[in-house]
Amino acid sequence: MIARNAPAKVNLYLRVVGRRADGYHLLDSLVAFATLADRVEAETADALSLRLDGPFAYPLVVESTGDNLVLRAAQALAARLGIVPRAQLKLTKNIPVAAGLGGGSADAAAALQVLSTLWGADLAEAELAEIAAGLGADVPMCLAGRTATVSGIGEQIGPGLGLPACGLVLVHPLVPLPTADVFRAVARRPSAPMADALPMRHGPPTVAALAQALTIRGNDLTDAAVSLVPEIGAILAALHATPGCRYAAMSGSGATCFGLYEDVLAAEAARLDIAQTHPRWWTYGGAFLG
Ligand SMILES: C[C@@](CO)(OP(=O)(O)O)[C@H](O)COP(=O)(O)OP(=O)(O)OC[C@H]1O[C@@H](n2ccc(N)nc2=O)[C@H](O)[C@@H]1O
Ligand SMILES: Nc1ncnc2c1ncn2[C@@H]1O[C@H](COP(=O)(O)OP(=O)(O)O)[C@@H](O)[C@H]1O
Repeated sequence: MIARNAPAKVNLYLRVVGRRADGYHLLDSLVAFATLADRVEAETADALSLRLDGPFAYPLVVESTGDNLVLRAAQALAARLGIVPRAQLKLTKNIPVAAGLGGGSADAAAALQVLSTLWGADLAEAELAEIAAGLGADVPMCLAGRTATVSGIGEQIGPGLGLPACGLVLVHPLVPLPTADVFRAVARRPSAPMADALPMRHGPPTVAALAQALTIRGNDLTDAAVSLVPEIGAILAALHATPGCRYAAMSGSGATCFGLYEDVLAAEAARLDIAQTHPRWWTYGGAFLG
């Protein structure tokens, strides 16, 4: 059996900097990966099948036959290799769905990786990245799996950057918020290019320096997301009110919001605080992957 974690991505900042002729929005975003992860397992079998498990499996059961990104990844890889896709796959879904954490894209990237090993595919990194791009704009960044700025529609990935070893809290209202709805609701003009450099050029910055750079940039999708799910405003207020919160914002197109803390202990204390006062929200306390 071959297994791999599929980590959730967090957009530490997200700026909408333009629009493509086809209507897609051009982004400038800093992406990092969290200790929160789905898990993809693959075993040899006579046919292709997918079993779902974990706390967020149930909204996806209808997709276990065709549309699940894990199966689409398997089919795309097999087509590229010119083979019949044969594997028994298991997806343990720990990441909330349609939540701005890129769980589906992470699953697709992990599926490409485990199946490449299972099927003995000898593809160059660039070839796997090309298959990933065909599955979704966020899949190549999940395949790369490093903290980096991304541009274009997210498919252009910058060099690896270092983050401070800070604590991370994620909060989701358990209301799905489709990415397409948020982009449709974006009313503001694209942001101007940012002259300020990120504080990572000489290694990981302090949490305070990171927070300052994120504050100037923010997330340009926040107002649109709050107009669709007003509870996001309450989540941001709750995160800001926790002791030791150095920065809080929404990830991607929402509705998940994140808070940054000096360390994992401070993050866990904040998470508990929020879980006790808002028991209906999903909360997670952890860190970023190195
Ligand atoms: C916003 C981001 C930031 O990382 O993440 P999520 O919040 O989804 O996790 C991503 O760019 C999400 O990319 P991806 O997940 O591939 O988006 P899709 O589901 O393909 O997009 C759904 C729809 O949103 C609009 N869309 C999406 C991406 C983009 N850069 N501009 C757009 O205008 C398009 O109308 C598209 O048809
Ligand atoms: N394995 C998967 N995990 C999550 N979503 C999936 C998966 N396969 C297909 N999808 C579809 O992709 C959509 C986006 O899912 P997800 O990646 O969780 O969103 P986001 O990028 O906003 O966090 C879902 O609404 C769902 O319909």
